[in-house]
Amino acid sequence: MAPQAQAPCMVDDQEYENELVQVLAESGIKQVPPSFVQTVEDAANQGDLIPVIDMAALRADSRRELELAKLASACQEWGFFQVINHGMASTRSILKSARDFFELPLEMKRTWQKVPGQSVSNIEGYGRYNTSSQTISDWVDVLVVYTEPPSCKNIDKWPLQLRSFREGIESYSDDLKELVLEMNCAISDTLGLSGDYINKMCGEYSSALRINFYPPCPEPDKALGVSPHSDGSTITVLCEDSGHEALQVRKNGDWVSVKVVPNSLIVNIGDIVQVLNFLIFKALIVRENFFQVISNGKYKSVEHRAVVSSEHDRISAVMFNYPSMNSHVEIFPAPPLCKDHPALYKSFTYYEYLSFYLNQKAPGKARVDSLLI
Ligand SMILES: O=C(O)CCC(=O)C(=O)O
Ligand SMILES: [Fe+2]
Repeated sequence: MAPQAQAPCMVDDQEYENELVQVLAESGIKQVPPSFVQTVEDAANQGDLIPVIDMAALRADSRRELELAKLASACQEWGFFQVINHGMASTRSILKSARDFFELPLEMKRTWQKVPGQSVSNIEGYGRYNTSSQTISDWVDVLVVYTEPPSCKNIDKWPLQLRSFREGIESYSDDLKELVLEMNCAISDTLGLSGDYINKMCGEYSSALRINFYPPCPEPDKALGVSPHSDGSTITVLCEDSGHEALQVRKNGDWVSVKVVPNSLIVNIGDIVQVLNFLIFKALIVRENFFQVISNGKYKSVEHRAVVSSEHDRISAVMFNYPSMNSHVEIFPAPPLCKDHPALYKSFTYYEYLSFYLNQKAPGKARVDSLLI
C-alpha cells in the first residue's frame, strides 16, 4: 500500500502571514501557526443567560418603567444584554447574506480582499482581522462595510455580484438603525438624561457592519476567534444563530460564556456610552481595583472575546454604531452627570478616537482608558 500523504503539521508563520484563515483551516494543518497561539483561559460559567430585555415591554407605556430598570441593571452589571421581541424580520436575511458570501469560491471572495493593515480609510473589505495593536492573530476572516450614513457607504466595495447581498445588508441596516436609535433613547432615560441625549450628542447616525467567519480550528484551546477587547462603539448589536456558545464576556474578572436566546440580538455597551456616563464614578475610580468600581454601578464597555471550535464554523454579523465622524461633533461626559464629580474623560471627536482605536498598540480596555483626563 502506498504511504499516505502526511498533512503538514507545523505551519511556517512567514509563509502564511497574511493568508486567509479559511485557507489555513482548509489546508489540513493539525496545529495553529505560532502567530495564533495564546493562552485561552477557560470560561468560569458555561451558558449563563445574560439579561434579557423585552422590546415589547419597553414600547408599552404600562411596562416601560420596569423594563428600563432591568436595562439599567443590565448596563451596570453586565454591559451586555439580549433583546427579544425586536420585531426585525431582517435578521434572517443578514445571516443568509453573510453565509452566501463566505460560501463563495475563494477566488471570487478575493476580489474584495483588502490590503493588510487598518486605518479609518482602510477598514472595509474582506480578509484577516489584525489590528496593529495585536501581536497575536485571531482565528477569523471578516468582511467589513460602512453602512451609515449614506455618504460614507462605498457601494463599489460591496460584493454586488451576490444578488441578495445588497438587499440583505441594506434592509438589516435600515431596521437596525431604528432599533439602535430607540435603544439609545432608552439608555439615556436610564441615566436620567433627556431621551434624545445620546442621539443628539452623537450627531448623524453612523454604523459599520463586520461579518465574522470563524472556520473550524485544529487547536481551539490555543487560539481565539476574537481576542479580548471592548468595542469602540456607542452600542454594538450582534446577530448570530449558530446555537453555539462562542461569545464570552468578562464578569467580575471571569470569562462567562453567553447562551443566546434564539432570535434575539445581543447588545453591548461600547466605549462611547462608557465615556458619556463614566464620569459619575470618577471619585470612586481605583484603577487597580477596576471590578470593585464596576460593582459600584457604572455603565461600562465590557471586555469580550469569541472562542472557536474544531467541529464547526460560525458566523456572526456585528453592527458597530458610533457617533458621526464629522470634526464638529464632539463627544464628552454628559454635563448633567458632572454635577457632583468632575468629568473623567476628555472631549474628543470620533474620528480621532477611531484612528487611535485602529492604530495604537493598546489591547483590551487600554483604548478607552486613553481618554481619561
Ligand atoms: O462573534 C462574536 O461572538 C464576537 C465578535 C466581536 O466581538 C466583534 O466583532 O467585535
Ligand atoms: Fe466586539
